[in-house]
Amino acid sequence: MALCANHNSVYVALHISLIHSLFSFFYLTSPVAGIGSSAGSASGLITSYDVLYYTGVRAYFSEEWEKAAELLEKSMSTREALFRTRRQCHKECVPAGYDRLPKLDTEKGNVWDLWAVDWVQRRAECVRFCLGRAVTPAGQLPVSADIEYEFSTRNPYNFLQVVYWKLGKVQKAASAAHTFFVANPSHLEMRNNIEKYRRMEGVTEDAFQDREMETEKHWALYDSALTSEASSDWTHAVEKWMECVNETLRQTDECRAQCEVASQRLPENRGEDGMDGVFEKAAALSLSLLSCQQACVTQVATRPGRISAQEDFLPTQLEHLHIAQFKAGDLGGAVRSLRSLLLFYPSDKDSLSNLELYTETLGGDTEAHGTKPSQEIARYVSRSLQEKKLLYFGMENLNFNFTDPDLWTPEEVVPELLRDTWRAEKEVLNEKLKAGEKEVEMDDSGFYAGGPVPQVGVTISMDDNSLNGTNRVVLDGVLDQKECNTVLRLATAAASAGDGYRGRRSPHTPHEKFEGLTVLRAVKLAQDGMVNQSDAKLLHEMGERVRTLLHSYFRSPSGLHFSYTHLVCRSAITGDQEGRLDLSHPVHVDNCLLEPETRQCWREPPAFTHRDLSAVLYLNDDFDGGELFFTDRDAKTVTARVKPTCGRLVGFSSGPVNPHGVTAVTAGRRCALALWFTKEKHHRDMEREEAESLWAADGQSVMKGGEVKEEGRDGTAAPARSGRSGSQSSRSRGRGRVTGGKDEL
Ligand SMILES: O=C(O)CCC(=O)C(=O)O
Ligand SMILES: [Fe+3]
Repeated sequence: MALCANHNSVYVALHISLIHSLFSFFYLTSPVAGIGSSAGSASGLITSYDVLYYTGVRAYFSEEWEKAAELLEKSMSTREALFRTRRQCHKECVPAGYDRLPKLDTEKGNVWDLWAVDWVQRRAECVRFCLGRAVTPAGQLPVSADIEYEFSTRNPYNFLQVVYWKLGKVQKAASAAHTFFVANPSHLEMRNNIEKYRRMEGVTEDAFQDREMETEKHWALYDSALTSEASSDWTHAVEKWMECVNETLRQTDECRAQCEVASQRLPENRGEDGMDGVFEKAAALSLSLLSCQQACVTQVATRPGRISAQEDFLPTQLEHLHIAQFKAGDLGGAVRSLRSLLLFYPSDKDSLSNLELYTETLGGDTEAHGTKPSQEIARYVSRSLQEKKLLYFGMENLNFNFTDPDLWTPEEVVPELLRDTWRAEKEVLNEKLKAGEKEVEMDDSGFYAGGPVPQVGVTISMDDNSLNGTNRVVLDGVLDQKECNTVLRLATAAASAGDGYRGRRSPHTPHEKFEGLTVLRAVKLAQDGMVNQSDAKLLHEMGERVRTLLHSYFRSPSGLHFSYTHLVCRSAITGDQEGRLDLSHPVHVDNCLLEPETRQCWREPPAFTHRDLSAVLYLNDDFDGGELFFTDRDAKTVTARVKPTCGRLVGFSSGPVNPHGVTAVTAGRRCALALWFTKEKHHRDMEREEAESLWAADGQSVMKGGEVKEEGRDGTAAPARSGRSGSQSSRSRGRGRVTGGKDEL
């Protein structure tokens, strides 16, 4: 029975309508009928995994769970088998095949062009034979980018999680959920599901293994090396960094093999009907191949679920490695790794002086210690340089586009024209830095802090200047103590009512409990007599107050609509506070996904992209910690701090100029009303309108917004809705590449 209850409470993380619409965009390069019939082919040849996936998802939507599980699993194993076969064929045909090629029976050098054609032909024949043995013709066709994207974001596991759940296979469901979550760490519903799976009978710890671990092994090694470093376990760190370098090289080779053996498309306008002659076409195709191989650097250096690669991935590992070797007392190893690093950056001052230091420590004679750079790295660098030379030539002379994945590319390899552009960009950046030392962040929200504050007794305690940023404000006196007490009482009453005020572990930290109440929930609890009507109304009215104040202070160019309002209490879990280093709310930006490594903020789901203005109205100060702080885009440099207290309102534009977080609440309970506003009416919070219409139905008046109501409600009835979770969940879907927590649970 307990298991059943748990089952019912798992929130299914798939949002069918969205997936459905996404799915209608897929286009399959393999003909469905032909492949459909060969999908279960008796010949044992590898078929096309896109069709298997497609039919698996169709089965999912027809709720044929057994069939969906089988097809989805098969699509993944088929894809893996195809990749493995390609790697195998690549190995078979290069380099062994390369050596075995019989030379043309002509005088050396005379007909080198025929020699090259001969070489290409033989490799083609070898690969063709090799692949033909294992893969059906349709299985060799390129797969559409949409489906590849699905696989790269691990979405098949999102489907599988539901499918296994429906089949009652909780262990497998948990494993699919975990594997999906690794690449989508900001997917809140999946996080909730995982928590529930953990508590479920029949689910063991083994379920929480990443099923894709094999292809991402270098990240596990990378993280383990960093952990060893942090605990000064240098011997272990050396071991892990070495493994990580080797694994990175191996993954890169495997990725490159796919470029060569999988079919390559000619770049646009270079197709069969283009004006290009044979040589231009051949050049375009080989440039495509090289560019695909170079792109492997980016692919391997991108963590699952992230958009951006870790810059300088291999050199960074070598840097860590030589330091770890030095600390572990392996000086010879340190010199070898440093010399490997110098192949990337031959004139780097720090590396050269480190080399000097190591050499001196070794008594001057490093050669005697066999400290040449690693052969694999030397080969890697020289091959990459050759490829870049060809690619830049193509870029300069053959109208080919190439994005260099590396920072270490020496200037002399880059065409003069491009170098000039780069230099100009660098100079602008330097000028900027010199001018203010600090980048002036531009906010394109249209808000302009500094307007009047239209409420008696409210004062501006901190502005852009004292908060060290753009479009930020702290106002005091927005609530009086009595009002704070009323809302705190509401929070407590709702908590004991259990229902709407879901007390549970914080989504951001295991050391805190997190409770949240929306206006609609408060109204419903009031209707059920669980809380006072007037308290619920006050919660609603406070929102109006905040909207009026911020609309005026930020001189909003248009009306502000409520996007979401949430009374949130965070309580320290007693006895679980020792040595806490985490935050109550990790650094984040409210309307985009912050990537501190690149200082980029991606305005895409699962971020709440339509939010324009954020506000937090604090209710108490009888707790420890819990300070709100703003940071630079690096998510580290703190630019301002705000200590909560009753009636204090913080307002800020929700965009990338305002990364923020909350320090750990280490004792007591911190309550605040969090509000977000949008300039777009169609994104307004329908739940709030539902609450208002409930009051209206009861014949009660609702205090609505004052002067900012010029764009207010237009009399259209709020559409019926089944509750917040539906709309929330569809917005939360998508690629997860956020660092830091998200709000609103
Ligand atoms: O509670 C706070 O001070 C800030 C919370 C926050 O940043 C959020 O919920 O997005
Ligand atoms: Fe926030």
